[in-house]
Amino acid sequence: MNLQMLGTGSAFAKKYFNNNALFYVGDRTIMLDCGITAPLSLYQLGKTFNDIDALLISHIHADHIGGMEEFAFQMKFVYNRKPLLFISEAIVDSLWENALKGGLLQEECHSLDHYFDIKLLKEGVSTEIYPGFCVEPILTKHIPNKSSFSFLINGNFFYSADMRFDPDLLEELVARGCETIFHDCQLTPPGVVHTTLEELLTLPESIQERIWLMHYDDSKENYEQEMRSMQFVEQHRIYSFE
Ligand SMILES: O=c1ccn([C@@H]2O[C@H](COP(=O)(O)O)[C@@H](O)[C@H]2O)c(=O)[nH]1
Ligand SMILES: [Zn+2]
Ligand SMILES: [Zn+2]
Repeated sequence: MNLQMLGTGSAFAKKYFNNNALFYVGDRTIMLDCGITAPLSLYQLGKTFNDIDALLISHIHADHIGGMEEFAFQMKFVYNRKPLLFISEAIVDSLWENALKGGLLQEECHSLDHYFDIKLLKEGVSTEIYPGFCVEPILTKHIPNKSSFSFLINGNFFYSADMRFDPDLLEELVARGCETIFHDCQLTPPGVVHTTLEELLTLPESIQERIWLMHYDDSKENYEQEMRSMQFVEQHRIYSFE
């Protein structure tokens, strides 16, 4: 499995695009989250929305779903194709009612399934999206009373959605065989709705060495020297994992 981040920035970052990812599995491309900056980032990589086979969504914040209106319109009216949309049942109605309906509602198109081939994911259940790419959504704490899902991929790769610090979960994942953790990281405290670098640095070395930091703000360069075993993920670089 190859992974290329469309962006590695926080919601307010200006040097980095929104924290969205492309997974390359065989000849398939799966996009994980589609934020405001996703169309421009794809363009800079020489790609279009037609290169995306499936979209997976973590939660409803604009840096994760703000590019979906353009994705939906382009697929329907430019490429005449319905992409797969993998999303947890807990957030699918809200995605339409509270985020996308205002822009996408029009004659003949009055629900999300006019634009996407929706596949519902169940919390804690691993679903094979394509051969070699299984996704288990894990409900993680972000904003109170707002569902947000992180993902365990192929049982050994954890991709945090935006989440508050949860050392017990990280320990449990490692005990289950998780080798790599892509974790959102607020460099400057307080974290409030995110995990801070300070918190991640309290983890045992055996966990820190698996962690790659993403969803960081524009001050990232000031922290590069402070890193011990954790590494920063770089946007647009291609990483390979088993
Ligand atoms: O209760 C809250 C809600 C939001 N924030 C700030 O907004 C951004 C939301 O975007 P994310 O994609 O979740 O990062 C968050 O980073 C906070 O900066 C907040 O502080 N408190
Ligand atoms: Zn975010
Ligand atoms: Zn968020």
